[in-house]
Amino acid sequence: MNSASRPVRFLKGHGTENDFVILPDADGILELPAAAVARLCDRRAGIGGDGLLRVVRSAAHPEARAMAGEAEWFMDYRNSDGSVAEMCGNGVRVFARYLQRSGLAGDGVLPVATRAGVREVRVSGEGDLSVGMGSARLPDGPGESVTVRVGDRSWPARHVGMGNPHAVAFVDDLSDAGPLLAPPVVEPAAAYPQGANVEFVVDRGPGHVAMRVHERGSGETRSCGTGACAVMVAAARRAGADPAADGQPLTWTVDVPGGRLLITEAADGRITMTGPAVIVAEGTLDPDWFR
Ligand SMILES: N[C@@H](CCC[C@H](N)C(=O)O)C(=O)O
Repeated sequence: MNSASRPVRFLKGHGTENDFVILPDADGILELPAAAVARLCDRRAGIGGDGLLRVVRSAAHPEARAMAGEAEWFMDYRNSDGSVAEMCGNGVRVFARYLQRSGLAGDGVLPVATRAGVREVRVSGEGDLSVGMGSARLPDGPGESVTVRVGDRSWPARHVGMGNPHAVAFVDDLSDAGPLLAPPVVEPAAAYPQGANVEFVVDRGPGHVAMRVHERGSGETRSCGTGACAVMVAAARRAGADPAADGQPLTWTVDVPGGRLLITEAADGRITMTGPAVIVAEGTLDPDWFR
């Protein structure tokens, strides 16, 4: 039950300009309906953000209790429209930065519970953070190839699961998809019963791509960590590289509008993402935000 009869602390942070409202709520007492999240993420009438990270002890959250033995903290991630998502790659770095800055975690490996399972974040001083992102899921058969459509243009795309759903389309130029004011249409819709994040990708050179993303529940953003991992895997396979077959890890550079992420896929399929995380502001919210 929300006990916000007093001001509620918040922070604001970003990872490659994918920005988040951070709400520390260790004991899980804040009520956080979708409408309150959307108001907080509103860039004109709220704090503004692509999403919200509620920082709650795993033991205090019904969706994370089973992970409490492995990870003390649960990243309760919400998109800016208030919807819930399984995982956020930039968010989990910012989440770890918040815990480090608050003295709730030290340098070293920090396990974080997410709806996609436990993710390990390597924290070291003020430097970039590396996250074990799990393995990509590349569905075989009819769901493997999909089509992404924006207005009267369409592209073939690859379905990649990174704990959350992605459709990765290679384009000639990043401007081809236009301003992305509405979600791209992904077909067949049955391939994505929960909706999709859509990445548009161009080659920049060997092991190097650039992308734009339209995020499910948030619109076009300046970066997406899970999206960059999905793009890396789709780009590597397209280039004929597969660490599982080659027995060699592979690192690709993925440029996003807000910066750069390095993505490594190991021979066992495990993916590591490395990038920055910054806390930019801190303040208090009137309890009315949660009513
Ligand atoms: N920006 C995130 C992904 C956030 C969730 C996504 N919009 C979804 O609904 O799956 C990232 O950095 O991975």
